[in-house]
Amino acid sequence: MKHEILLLGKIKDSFIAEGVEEYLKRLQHYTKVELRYLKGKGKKGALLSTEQEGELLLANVPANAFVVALDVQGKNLSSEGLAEQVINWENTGTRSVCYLIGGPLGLSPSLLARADLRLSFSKMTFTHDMVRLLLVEQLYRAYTIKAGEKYHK
Ligand SMILES: C[S@@+](CC[C@H](N)C(=O)[O-])C[C@H]1O[C@@H](n2cnc3c(N)ncnc32)[C@H](O)[C@@H]1O
Repeated sequence: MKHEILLLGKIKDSFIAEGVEEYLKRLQHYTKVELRYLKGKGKKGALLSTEQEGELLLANVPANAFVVALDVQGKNLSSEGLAEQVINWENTGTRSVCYLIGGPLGLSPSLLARADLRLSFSKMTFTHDMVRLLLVEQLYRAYTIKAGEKYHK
């Protein structure tokens, strides 16, 4: 199974980029996770509208992927719950899971409608970059829970 995270632009803060790299390295032991960078700006660096961002993200979702939209208003899962979801994906032969994180204005309604799961990390709003880091850390945690390892306490 492959996890693919679609990203709007590069990570701005080096401390977040380092954290993301660290968890990607650790995840290699368990699964494939790919970050795919999309150009999150229009002509002359103009910000894309929520709808334009949504279309760009949707156009890059692999066919038949299970789509997870990161959404403040989505479902709260425990880390054990995410580990169960990973097991369920594996048991049901899911080949690709695609994660979508919104830009400054959030995710478009059409994109939220396509999502198979709307996942919330809490009721607080995080930056796009912070959500990337939280996502790779929680995926790593899920795989260590699944493997019965000590990282998760
Ligand atoms: C800066 S936030 C956008 C804030 C925007 N006002 C909104 O309503 O979504 C950028 C993106 O990070 C993700 N995000 C932020 N906080 C989140 C949370 N608590 N749980 C899940 N995703 C979150 C969402 O994908 C969001 O579109």
